[in-house]
Amino acid sequence: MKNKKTAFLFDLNGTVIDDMEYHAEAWHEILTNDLGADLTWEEVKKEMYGKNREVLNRIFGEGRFSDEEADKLSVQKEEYYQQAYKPHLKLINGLHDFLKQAAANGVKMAIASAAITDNIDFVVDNLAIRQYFDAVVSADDVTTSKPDPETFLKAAEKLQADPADCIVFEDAPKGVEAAQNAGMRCVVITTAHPKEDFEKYDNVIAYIADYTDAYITRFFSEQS
Ligand SMILES: O=P(O)(O)OC[C@H]1O[C@@H](O)[C@H](O)[C@@H](O)[C@@H]1O
Repeated sequence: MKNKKTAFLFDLNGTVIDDMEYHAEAWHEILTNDLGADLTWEEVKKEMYGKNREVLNRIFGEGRFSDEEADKLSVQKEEYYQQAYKPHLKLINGLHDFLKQAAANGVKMAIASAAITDNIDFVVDNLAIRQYFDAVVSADDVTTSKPDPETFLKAAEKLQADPADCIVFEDAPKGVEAAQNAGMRCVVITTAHPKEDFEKYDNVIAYIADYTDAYITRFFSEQS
C-alpha cells in the first residue's frame, strides 16, 4: 500500500452483513405495535440511525423513558432482530477474503458501530471473524453516536491511527457524515442506500455493491 499506516474502520450493520431490512422490521414492530407510535415504514427507516436510545428520544422526545425502560426496549428490539435475522446471518460477498488480505498486509482493523455490544457479539462470534479486529467500538462506548464523529475517532484512537490514515466502510448516509466529521475517507457499500443518497458528502472515495468489486479485489495490488 502507498500508505503503510492505513487502518480500516468497518461499520457493522449493512456493511459487514446485509441486515438493515431486519432492523427496520424490528424497529417497526416495537415502535408501532408495542409502543403505539404512528409511523409509516419509510418514517421508521429514516429515523433508525444511531444508538437505540437516540432513536427512542428522537421519536418520543427526551425523558419519555427512564434509562431502565429504554434499555429494556433496546434489548427487546435486538431480540426481535436477532431472532428474525439469525437464519440469514452471513458476511457480505467477498468480505472474508478482503479481511484476510488486509490482515496479511498488516492493516489494523476495527468495528465502529452504533449497535449495542450484544449485537456486535452476535455477528462477530457467529461468523467467527473476531480475530481480524484489533478494536471494537459499540453504542456502549460512546456518548453520542453517528453522525457525531465520536465512534470513528474512538476506533482510530484504539488503533493508534491518524484519522487521515483511516478508511471507513459504511452503508448509511449518517455514517458517511460521521466519517466526514472525523476527517476520514469513506468507501460506501450500497446495500441499503443508492449512490444519490450520498451526493452531499465529499469524503466518498468509492461505491461498491459488495466486496467482490474490482476496487476491493485490486485494492492491495493497485495501491502498492
Ligand atoms: O452503525 P451500524 O453498525 O450501521 O448500526 C446501526 C444500527 O444499529 C442497530 O442496532 C440500531 O438499532 C439501528 O437503529 C442502527 O441503525
